[in-house]
Amino acid sequence: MNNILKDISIFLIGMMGAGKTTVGHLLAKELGYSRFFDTDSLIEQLAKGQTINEIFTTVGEETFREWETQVLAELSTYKRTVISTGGGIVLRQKNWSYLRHGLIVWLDVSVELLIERLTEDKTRPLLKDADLKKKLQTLLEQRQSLYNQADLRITVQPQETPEQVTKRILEAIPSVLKPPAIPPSYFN
Ligand SMILES: Nc1ncnc2c1ncn2[C@@H]1O[C@H](COP(=O)(O)OP(=O)(O)O)[C@@H](O)[C@H]1O
Ligand SMILES: O=C(O)C1=C[C@@H](OP(=O)(O)O)[C@@H](O)[C@H](O)C1
Ligand SMILES: [Mg+2]
Repeated sequence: MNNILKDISIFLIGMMGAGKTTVGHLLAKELGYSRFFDTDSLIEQLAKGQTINEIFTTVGEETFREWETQVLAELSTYKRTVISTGGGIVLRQKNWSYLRHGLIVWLDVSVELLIERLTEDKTRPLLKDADLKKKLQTLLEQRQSLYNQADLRITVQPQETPEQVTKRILEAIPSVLKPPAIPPSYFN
């Protein structure tokens, strides 16, 4: 796998609760990549240890999105790295120019499954005080066509473990890597 990937980095995108952070760790390990980063964790560090909830409260979503772009810009220069992004990273056109530095994998998870995973979760500010189903449906409607611009779409099944999802990503990667250019010597 490493031969095929060369030193390409992988960016995981998808809705909140899709499993990007969980699977990203495993994927980096399986690929033998020593580096794994989660954009949200880096933003929390940048904000001197504030949680994402606190950041949304103190500086607001717009500043969070600005920091998200800054963090992504830096990460896009890294090779052989798995990067789990926040679900809203796809919203800014500028972010796509950074994501395109690597292979973009969309973890596609149904709203029903997202609800199961996020019902008890209090770490996502955009879901606070909201009708969970309605909010997730609205966000997915707004974002689906953006997620769809990924290089690879992995549709996660309800019973699939993070390990199984990781294995499916690894199996699917070769099909989306561009074939090597034909060497000039071929035409001589
Ligand atoms: N394949 C899976 N099967 C069951 N639970 C999962 C799976 N992937 C993630 N989870 C759980 O779902 C929740 C959200 O996962 P997380 O990795 O934080 O998603 P994201 O980073 O995409 O928001 C966590 O509680 C995590 O343990
Ligand atoms: O979808 C979003 O807009 C967000 C997703 C979150 O990350 P996860 O996708 O890892 O939950 C986090 O960046 C923030 O709460 C906003
Ligand atoms: Mg995450």
